[in-house]
Amino acid sequence: MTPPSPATSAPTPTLLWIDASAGIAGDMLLGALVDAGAALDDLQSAVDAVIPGSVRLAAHGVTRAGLRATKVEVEVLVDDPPHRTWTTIRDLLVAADLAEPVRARALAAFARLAEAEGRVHGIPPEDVHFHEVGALDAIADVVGSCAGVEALGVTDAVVSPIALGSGTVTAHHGVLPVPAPAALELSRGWDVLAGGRGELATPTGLALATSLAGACGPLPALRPDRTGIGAGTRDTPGRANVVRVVLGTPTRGTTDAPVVVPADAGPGGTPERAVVLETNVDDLDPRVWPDVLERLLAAGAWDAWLTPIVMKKGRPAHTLHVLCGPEQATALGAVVLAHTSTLGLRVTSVVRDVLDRAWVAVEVDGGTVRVKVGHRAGRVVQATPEFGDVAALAADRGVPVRQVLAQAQAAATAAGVVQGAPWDPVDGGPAPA
Ligand SMILES: O=C([S-])c1cc(C(=O)S)c[n+]([C@@H]2O[C@H](COP(=O)(O)O)[C@@H](O)[C@H]2O)c1
Ligand code: NI
Repeated sequence: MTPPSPATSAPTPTLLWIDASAGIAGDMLLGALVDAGAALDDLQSAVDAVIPGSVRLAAHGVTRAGLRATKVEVEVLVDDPPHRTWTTIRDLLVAADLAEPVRARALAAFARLAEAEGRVHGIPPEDVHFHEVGALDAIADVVGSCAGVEALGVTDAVVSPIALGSGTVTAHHGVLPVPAPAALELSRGWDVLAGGRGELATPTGLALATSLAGACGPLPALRPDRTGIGAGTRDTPGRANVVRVVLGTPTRGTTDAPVVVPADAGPGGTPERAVVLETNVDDLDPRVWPDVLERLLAAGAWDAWLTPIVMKKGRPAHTLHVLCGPEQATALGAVVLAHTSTLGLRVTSVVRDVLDRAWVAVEVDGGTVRVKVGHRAGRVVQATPEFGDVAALAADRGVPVRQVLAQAQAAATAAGVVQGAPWDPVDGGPAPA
């Protein structure tokens, strides 16, 4: 047996901090993400997938209160109707050829806009007609920003306290007080900053920030890797009209906004906040379920599964369960609403206790099987041959699966990867005796 090749761990997480302390609008976030390195062509492709040939994105350097920033212009190339319904936009997003996480994030942002507009007008979200926030340029801001976040590999996001501004603004609805009604709805539950002149945070900017971010707070503990500054339209002296983004690897340094996790969270590991989404469904064509589960996993769910139940009136039905990070809950909820027949979901905050994981490769019968290692405190707790590798090798050699499974387990044991064995958590491999 060959020694295990160097262990590999999961891809490095990328934390995004959105600094909205001077306000936020969709085009400002777009500019910041492009400034941080997202390719404009990728953003344009995603927007074209939703509204083909309708807008052209262009980026150029500007200054705001003397600071350099990137301004993204959204040029509208076709006639735009005065309003567009939430259901129209939802259908466009569902039908578009988009990466699943981009679709899920864009659906989540527009779902929040629809909920907020619905509350403002006292109507169900399904009946909402968007005006400015449903226009082609707003769709481009949302889809482009979601594509930018994906292009930069963002796995989690935090938004700073958000400046809303003051005064009035004239929109399709007439003269509105600032914060505009939809903006105020969208800021509920998030930290905001008082003061500032004019409309500093628009509904689209707030919908994006509050659906992308899982938390609100100052710069979290991270190792900054990329930064970006996105300009708003106005250049206000004395206050740079910009959104800043900082992307980096999360670290364990202290911050003023620690993740609050109950003390009884788990048996000795690093507890992790998680969310479980659940809904009972009795009227979906059962042939659709595999697609729903696949979409949820492709959109970043940690797990998605069904349990058979008997509902009211004795109806056979299913409970859909989705386990995910808190920052993914809104986007994955939007996937559930878009792809099943449910009218709502239960959202439960949980704490999960997970082992640190790594991979080693072992040789079995001239082939390679990866072994997933769960380790804690310098000891192997689980060593599980990857079943897909085992099944493929068994099929290739024409031998029973259980035979390859036993060989892989034995090879892992021989390599010192066995429950209770020492594990080097830094270099990832059996620790030297
Ligand atoms: O489009 C709609 S329905 C709309 C609703 C509201 C309410 O607060 S209600 C406000 N606005 C204003 O439109 C412009 C553009 O908004 P973006 O988010 O697209 O930048 C802005 O001034 C909003 O306050 C529009
Ligand atoms: Ni409106």
